[in-house]
Amino acid sequence: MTALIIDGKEIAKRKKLEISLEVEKLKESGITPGLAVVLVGDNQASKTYVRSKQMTCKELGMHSVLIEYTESVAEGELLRKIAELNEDDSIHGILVQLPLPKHIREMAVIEAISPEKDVDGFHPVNIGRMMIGQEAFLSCTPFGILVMLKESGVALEGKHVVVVGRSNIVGKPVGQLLLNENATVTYCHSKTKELVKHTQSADIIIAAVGRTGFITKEHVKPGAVVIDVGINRNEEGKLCGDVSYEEVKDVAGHITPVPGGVGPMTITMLMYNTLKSARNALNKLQRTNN
Ligand SMILES: NC(=O)C1=CN([C@@H]2O[C@H](COP(=O)(O)OP(=O)(O)OC[C@H]3O[C@@H](n4cnc5c(N)ncnc54)[C@H](OP(=O)(O)O)[C@@H]3O)[C@@H](O)[C@H]2O)C=CC1
Ligand SMILES: Nc1nc(=O)c2c([nH]1)NC[C@@H]1CN(c3ccc(C(=O)N[C@@H](CCC(=O)O)C(=O)O)cc3)C=[N+]21
Repeated sequence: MTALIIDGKEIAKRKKLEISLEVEKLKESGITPGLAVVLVGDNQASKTYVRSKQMTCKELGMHSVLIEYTESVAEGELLRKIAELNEDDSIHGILVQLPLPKHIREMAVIEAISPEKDVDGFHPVNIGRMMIGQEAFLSCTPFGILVMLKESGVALEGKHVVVVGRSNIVGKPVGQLLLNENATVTYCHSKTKELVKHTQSADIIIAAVGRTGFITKEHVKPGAVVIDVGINRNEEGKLCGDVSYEEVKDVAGHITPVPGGVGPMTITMLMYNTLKSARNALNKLQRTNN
């Protein structure tokens, strides 16, 4: 048996079409969704992601601006720029590409972004709102994973989800989001004992470890759904996931590839969040005009 491939690129394409139609409608009401991307330093991977985000904005009819700084930029300067973008009515989403240089406090930067423009869903206010089931911007990667699972007809209620990884931007929020969908969630991390025992009991494995080929067929119960979040480069510079795809695909029921899996969904949900923020801005405008 070989697993069904969850084609993130294809699902992303469908979602992007839906978003572009909504963007058109919003433009008729006089608002063009705008995304500001802040890039610090010249990390090659970050540059590639940022370019891809901008291209997608263009493709969907959105407005985008790129603000670039050298590696040595002072934290204060970054914070001032964010304050300015918070006040800019043409900007509905602000994204500061991570990671940032060590002399800049990542949390201070994230907290400086207005929660209303936090389309990454990284601000403590949005994280907190998501945790208690309130309306919030959902972090793009977890949100993308949720949409992929739903679009593939994978039931979540009562299912055992094992998340490997507990970062604030992937592991923790994806577990919380799936808990909100009534899954039973286990988090594993570098201090977890007998990891294989946990993953073998999973109906759904979310691999967000950051190590090439970390999840092997021994980790996977036959028929389980395997979501590969990893974006790693091997020695030859090839893009690799956290899952040993070739062997796991013969055991799993569903699997996501890398590239073409979670990555394209992440960017798509960023566009969705920016559209949503622009819609919120229009509603606010209409309320004050009435
Ligand atoms: N597709 C996409 O859109 C995105 C992909 N990514 C990719 O996803 C991967 C994970 O990213 P991110 O969450 O930011 O990474 P982090 O490095 O922040 O977190 C990695 C997590 O894996 C855990 N871990 C490390 N080693 C082991 C081990 N041996 N056993 C069990 N757990 C372990 C760590 O545990 P501990 O907490 O104990 O240290 C940590 O919680 C990366 O490859 C990244 O590039 C990231 C964002 C978006
Ligand atoms: N503030 C912030 N927000 C982020 O969302 C954010 C970030 N910082 N820092 C880095 C990570 C990583 N990330 C990816 C997004 C898309 C792909 C993606 O589209 N990948 C393609 C391949 C791209 C390629 O070929 O290089 C794929 O998997 O098919 C990958 C990774 C967002 N991140």
